[in-house]
Amino acid sequence: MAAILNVRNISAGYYWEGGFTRILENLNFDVEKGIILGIAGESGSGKSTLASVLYGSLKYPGKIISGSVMFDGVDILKLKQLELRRIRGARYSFIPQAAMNALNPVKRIKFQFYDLFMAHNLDKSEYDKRMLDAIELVRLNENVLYSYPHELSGGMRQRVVISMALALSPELVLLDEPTTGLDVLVEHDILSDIKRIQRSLGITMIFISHDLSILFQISDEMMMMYGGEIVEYGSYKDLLYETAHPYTYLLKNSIPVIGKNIDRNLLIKGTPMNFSNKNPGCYFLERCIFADDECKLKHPELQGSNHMYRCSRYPMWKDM
Ligand SMILES: Nc1ncnc2c1ncn2[C@@H]1O[C@H](COP(=O)(O)OP(=O)(O)OP(=O)(O)O)[C@@H](O)[C@H]1O
Repeated sequence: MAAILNVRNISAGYYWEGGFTRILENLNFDVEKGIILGIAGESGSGKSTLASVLYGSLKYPGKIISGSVMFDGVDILKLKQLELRRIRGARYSFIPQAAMNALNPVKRIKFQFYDLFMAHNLDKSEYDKRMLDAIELVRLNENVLYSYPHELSGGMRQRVVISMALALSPELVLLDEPTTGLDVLVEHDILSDIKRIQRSLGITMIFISHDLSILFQISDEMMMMYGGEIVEYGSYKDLLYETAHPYTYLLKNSIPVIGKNIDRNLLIKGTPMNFSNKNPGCYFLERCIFADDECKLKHPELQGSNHMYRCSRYPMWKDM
């Protein structure tokens, strides 16, 4: 199948008083058309930095050092602001973290849709139909259009944000932690809606979350990040049933299952990686229960073709 996004050799980081810290390290991956790619990793693993890079919106002190993000054959990192604006929202949408709190508090929802349409020079005669279709997609009642954001629940505001991201029929939607902060039932409903919409419209989605259980429910392909690198990539079935990286394995074991005790020996200990003090070996070394001496000395390469993993102890660790 053809890819809608080709990410090549992306390295990026942040300036600070003491210099520059590299966060993302030489990322390479493709996003096939019509799938949901789930990107997972704990807080601080570089997911939001990657989201900004993929949308061409990383701002100072952030800096992309190398690489390209080809959207349908065009490198969005090389586009001028005007060209980028034409694509954004219309062909490629981004729902950033906490987007539901970023709705304009003093404008009714209807006029926030209008602002979006105006920014994309949509013909006025199309405004109402587009808006009503978008609202219907996320199963909201027309009344929300006449509301201010503070009059809506968190779940409704998030649905509004999703409907705005879909209103101009984009081909690709990037969602960064779209259900964080919502209660479990609302979260479940919104996830089912996202999947239904994605399937019925054939949109490609990149869904970023720290919650592996959500990603197993929603993704076709999955990518695990640790320390700003890809440590495992494959179909959700590969990651669920043929887990190749200890980080994925340990995170998977920390998902609560009713009627099953969590094995405390398998909980991930220690703290997330310090980006300004990377060790020469495997970045996951200090928290890995399967590591040996080789892991201290040599930084593992990403191996495999469809199912990729960055672990020199695979498959041996499976027998430990
Ligand atoms: N504006 C910034 N300036 C300096 N460092 C930053 C900035 N934004 C993020 N970082 C650093 O980059 C690293 C990755 O952060 P990022 O927000 O991308 O991770 P994340 O996986 O999305 O985490 P979270 O889910 O908590 O947002 C962290 O060490 C963070 O401190």
